[in-house]
Amino acid sequence: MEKSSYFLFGGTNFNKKKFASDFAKFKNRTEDDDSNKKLSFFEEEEESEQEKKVVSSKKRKRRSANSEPVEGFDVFKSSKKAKGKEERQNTKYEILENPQKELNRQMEKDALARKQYNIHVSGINIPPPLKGFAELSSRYGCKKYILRNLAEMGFKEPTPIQRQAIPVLLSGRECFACAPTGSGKTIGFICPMLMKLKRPSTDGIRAVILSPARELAAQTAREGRKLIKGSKFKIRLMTKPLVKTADFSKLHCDVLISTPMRLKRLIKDKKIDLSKVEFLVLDESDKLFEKGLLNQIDCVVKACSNPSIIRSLFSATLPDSVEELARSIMHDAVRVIIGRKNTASETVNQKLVYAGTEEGKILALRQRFAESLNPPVLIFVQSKERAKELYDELKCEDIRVGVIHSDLPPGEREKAVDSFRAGETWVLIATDVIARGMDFKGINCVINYDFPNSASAYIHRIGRSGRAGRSGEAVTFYTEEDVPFLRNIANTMMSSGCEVPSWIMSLKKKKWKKHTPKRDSISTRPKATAKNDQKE
Ligand SMILES: Nc1ncnc2c1ncn2[C@@H]1O[C@H](COP(=O)(O)OP(=O)(O)OP(=O)(O)O)[C@@H](O)[C@H]1O
Repeated sequence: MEKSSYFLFGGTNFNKKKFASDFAKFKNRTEDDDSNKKLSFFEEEEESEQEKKVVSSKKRKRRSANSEPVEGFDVFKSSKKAKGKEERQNTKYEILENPQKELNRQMEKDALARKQYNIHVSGINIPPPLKGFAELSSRYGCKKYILRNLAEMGFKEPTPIQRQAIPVLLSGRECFACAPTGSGKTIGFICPMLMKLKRPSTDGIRAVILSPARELAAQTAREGRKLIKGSKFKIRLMTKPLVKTADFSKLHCDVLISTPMRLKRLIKDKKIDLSKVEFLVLDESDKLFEKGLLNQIDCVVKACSNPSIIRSLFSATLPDSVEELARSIMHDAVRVIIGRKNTASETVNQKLVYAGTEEGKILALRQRFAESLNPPVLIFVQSKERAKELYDELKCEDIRVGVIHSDLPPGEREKAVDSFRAGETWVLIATDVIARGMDFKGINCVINYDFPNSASAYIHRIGRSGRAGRSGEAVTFYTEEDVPFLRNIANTMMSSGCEVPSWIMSLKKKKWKKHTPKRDSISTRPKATAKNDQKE
């Protein structure tokens, strides 16, 4: 018997050949992703211009038939008026005669476009959403290299958040934006930032992006570098070596991406000048506004003292408290919400699994893997200790498993992420350190081995799957200890279109403060064996 073709899970045999179809799916998906990237954006735009002409008359009919009210505008009334043929024929004359009418017509168009993409806005004088990336150049004079890079990245159409947040930021307005996980928020802030900066400069740091975790900061830097390819812009990631060696007064850095802690230290030591920063983005803003980080954020916000700075907040979850706090520091900000605030991605099929006890959980996991292991799979646990325990439990079972938590040195953390991205590990066990923002292509399943400690933790964790329009799956194990909080998760599941058993919906709602109960050890092996393993 060839050992490598079997996965051994505490008595259960895993036959690699038997699951060959599962692994093949994983492979195909990656190949599909790559082929998408090769599509030419310019070809697509030409096509869509022609298509536009054909469908425009259909659209007009559909629009006038649409009697539903649209946020901020009464479409029904205006559509009736717009019906008159003569009115349309004399557009030029009308603009001069009746600018208000023209303004109303434009507002109607904007409202319809927002309705189509489920964009909700508040604020005054909000610029219209983008029709397509081509408008970046026709409306805003975007440099060719950005359009070329967007095309090379395989992006044919802006996502809803990009359609609205990009024009808002380009019009010089501050913005707080809430859009589902995996909906392209990163490009939503990097693209307008680069366009507003116009050209590279050696005259100090001009834009700062704050991310709550190193891995996310590195990923944002990578995404940004793809967008500046062919230009001389410099995007710098605040790494430990950079902190130690760089002279920030001489460093060419247009955009600096950092975690708040590292930046705060440099500010306190007066080693960095942020007074020329024109753009400040707080990514995963609700996380950054949590108690532990608020102090550091405050320090960075103060150091970015340029009075004409444009600040923006982006996240998939935006609690009212954060909005309030944001309003107090922002000027005339536009609020952009895609879909409903604080909901999970609709492309993730979510399930709750009763595991009873800790022992039940490991059995349920093994059984799941025995039935079908369809990598990549991401498993979340509630603490680094539990991440280590689960890793020790699975690593001996001939399954390619990795682990990431805050106790690992930066190099090891990076390696864990890279191996998972490259498909070298199929299962990654993680704490919430990578629950936010991380974009692993094509994660098939997220398993909440430990029940999440809040609704927002749930939304971000399961949002590592079902990204950029792909479908995904999320399984949440629960034990007796978690039952009081089931209803909270069930509500989130329901509002993103998933079915929940009626008995769960009839449970009482419980206001939860961080739910991290003390759980029994995951390890099923005698302690002495586990200790010996560690010594080796
Ligand atoms: N216009 C687009 N068309 C297709 N794919 C896109 C587009 N914009 C971004 N993407 C891709 O969508 C994926 C998710 O994007 P991104 O990581 O920015 O999501 P996000 O909204 O920030 O998610 P999270 O809330 O989890 O941080 C990435 O792989 C990104 O490359």
